[in-house]
Amino acid sequence: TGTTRPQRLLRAVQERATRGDSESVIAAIDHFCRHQEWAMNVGDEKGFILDSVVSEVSPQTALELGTYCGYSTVRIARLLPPGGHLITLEFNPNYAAVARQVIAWAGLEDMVQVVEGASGDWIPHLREHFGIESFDFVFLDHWKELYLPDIKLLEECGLLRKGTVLLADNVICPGTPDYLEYVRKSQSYESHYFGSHLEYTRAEDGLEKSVYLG
Ligand SMILES: CNc1ncnc2c1ncn2[C@@H]1O[C@H](/C=C/CNC(=O)c2cc(-c3ccc(F)cc3)cc(O)c2O)[C@@H](O)[C@H]1O
Ligand SMILES: [Mg+2]
Repeated sequence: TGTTRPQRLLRAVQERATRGDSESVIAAIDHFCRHQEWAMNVGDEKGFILDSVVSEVSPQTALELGTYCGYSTVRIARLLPPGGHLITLEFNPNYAAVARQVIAWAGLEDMVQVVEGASGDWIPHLREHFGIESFDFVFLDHWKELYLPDIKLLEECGLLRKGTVLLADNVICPGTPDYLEYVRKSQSYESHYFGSHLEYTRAEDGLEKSVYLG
């Protein structure tokens, strides 16, 4: 049995990136995905949009659904303000193990908590377990059919506040039609679509930014 793609991606980081330099970790992953093996990271083009939204929100509390190898985790965590903290939920233990090492290589382990388990199981316990009142920012990038049920759960658990910013990856490809319809029609959200491309390809994709109005 050989290595998995996430393990090969981690090796590329350890061979090409400088420990403690988050920019070099991001560049190493983008290089690996462009020139060695495509992987479902948000990528550099959509990553630039993610960066701008995170910088605008400057969140003290951030949540990511679907860590995978930790690429977007690093992009978000490197832009958090002093005291800022990111919780990222990942239910595949092998992916979580790789992500922890990628995040550590970037020197961001103090700002990030990788929580192993299913989003639906963990969301109801985030307040009591991590002392979170509400989230300033949520990045959605896990199974596409779970975007809608999970934001409804976040609403029900009172983890969204007036002004919480949700940013969803892949709203075109692979697509999240039920989520998109909900946030665009609901009186509780102000939504905006950022057109871009599927990571490392020319296919259309984009991010949907939705502000919770309470
Ligand atoms: C059950 N709830 C959950 N709780 C926590 N983590 C969960 C999770 N579900 C899934 N996950 C994890 O999120 C990640 C899943 C992401 C799913 N993403 C995609 O399918 C995806 C797929 C594409 C894609 C696009 C075009 C194409 F041809 C092939 C793939 C592009 C993307 O940017 C994607 O994000 C994994 O790490 C998985 O273990
Ligand atoms: Mg994605």
